Amino acid sequence: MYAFECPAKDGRYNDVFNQAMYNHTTIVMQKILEVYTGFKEITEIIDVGGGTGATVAKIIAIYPQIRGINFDLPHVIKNAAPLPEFGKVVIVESVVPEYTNTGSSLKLSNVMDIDMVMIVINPGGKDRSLKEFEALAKESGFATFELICSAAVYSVLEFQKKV
Ligand SMILES: C[S@@+](CC[C@H](N)C(=O)[O-])C[C@H]1O[C@@H](n2cnc3c(N)ncnc32)[C@H](O)[C@@H]1O
Repeated sequence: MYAFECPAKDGRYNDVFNQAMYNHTTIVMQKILEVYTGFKEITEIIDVGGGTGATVAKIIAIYPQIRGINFDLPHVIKNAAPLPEFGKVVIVESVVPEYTNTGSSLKLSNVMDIDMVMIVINPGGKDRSLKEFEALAKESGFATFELICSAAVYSVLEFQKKV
């Protein structure tokens, strides 16, 4: 079973999992926002896999010009805002599905840490190198891809549709 389907079947687990994600993300985002300034010029964000909204909340607390939209599965988001029609920045956290099986190189330890968790808890989980993330970006129609900075065990990767 896909790991993120489990909370949908057990309300208590859903509550514990979502709270754990919220707490973890609150700590990590605090660190990321100390070093990453890429939200300065942004007016709208969509957080895909945003859980109960910790990431959006931390960002708009610092950048109040941003209209934040939190997107997740129904059992997580059932009491949240309606789905977005469009957005300028999409944050994807630990939910990128596996669909290729290319070789790996240029591994970043912080990307690997997160990937290792995803490999363990998800059938088809995959360790991705920076080059594979870049290929994923290009195949998905993004014009640019860049590793901006790292904080805690996370990296900020920017994907842009237009230069
Ligand atoms: C590792 S958790 C991160 C939670 C969130 N970032 C937070 O801070 O609370 C991954 C999240 O992705 C969501 N997710 C997984 N697959 C998804 C999908 N296909 N569409 C939307 N959300 C998804 C899960 O429900 C879960 O809330």
